[in-house]
Amino acid sequence: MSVHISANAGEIADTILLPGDPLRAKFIAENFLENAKCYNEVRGMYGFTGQYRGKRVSVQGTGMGVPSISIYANELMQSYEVKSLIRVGTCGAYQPSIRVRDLVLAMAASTDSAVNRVRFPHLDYAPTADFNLLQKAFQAAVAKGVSVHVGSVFTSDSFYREEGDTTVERLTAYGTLAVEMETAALYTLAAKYGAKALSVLTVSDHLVTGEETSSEERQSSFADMIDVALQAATAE
Ligand SMILES: O=P(O)(O)O[C@H]1O[C@H](CO)[C@@H](O)[C@H]1O
Ligand SMILES: O=c1cc[nH]c(=O)[nH]1
Repeated sequence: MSVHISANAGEIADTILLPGDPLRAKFIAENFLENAKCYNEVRGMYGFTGQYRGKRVSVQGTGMGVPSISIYANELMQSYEVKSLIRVGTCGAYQPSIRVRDLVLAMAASTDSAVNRVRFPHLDYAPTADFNLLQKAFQAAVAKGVSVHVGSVFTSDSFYREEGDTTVERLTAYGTLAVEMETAALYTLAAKYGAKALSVLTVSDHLVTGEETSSEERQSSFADMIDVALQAATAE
C-alpha cells in the first residue's frame, strides 16, 4: 500500500494507462481489458489491472492537474515499480490545422507550473516523451488511419484564464499544438525514476476556432486514443 493507492505488492502491472478521470479508468477496464480487477478505490480514484492481448496492463485515474498526477505517478513508480506510463487524456487545440477528435502525441511539454522551478532553481528543464513509446503510438495511429499530430503541448495550471492573458496566442505562435494539465509533471517524474512515459491526447475542443465535440464524438475518439495507447504499451 502507498498513501493514496491501496493495492498490494504485485497487483499493479509494470505498464499502466493514466486517464485524468477515474470513471474513464473504469470505462477502459470494462471495455478494453480482459479479466480486469479493481485494486484501488481510495478517494474514488479507481485503479484496475487486466489483460490486453495476453499482456498485463493496469489503468489508474490521476485526477486533474500537476499536483494530483504527481501523487499517483510518484507512488506508482516508487512503491509499485511501474516502468511504462501512458497518459490518455483530453486537450484543447491551439493550431488551426488541428481538428477536434484528432490525436496529439506530446513529444515535449512547456508548463507554467512551478514544480520544476523548485526542482531545478537555476535552469529550465525540458520534459520529453520516451521516443520508443512515441514511435509505437505514432505507427499505431497511422495504421488505424487516425489523424495524428506530434509536437509540444502546454501543461497549464489553469483551465480558466484571466481576461487579457495572451498565453494562448504566444504559445500558438511558437508552434505549441495543444493545452492540457498533467504531461510536464508525468515526463519529469518518469525521468527521475528511469521510467518511460508518453501522453496520448484526444482533442476535445479548439481554443482558437471554438470547435467542440459532442459526447458521442468524444466516446468514439476516446476509443481511438485508448486503442493507440494500448498498442504502444504492449507492442514488442
Ligand atoms: O481528460 P483529462 O485526462 O482529465 O485531461 C484534461 O481534462 C482536464 C480538464 O478538463 C485536465 O485534467 C486536462 O489535462
Ligand atoms: O486542459 C484542457 C483540456 C481540454 N481542453 C482545454 O481547454 N484544456
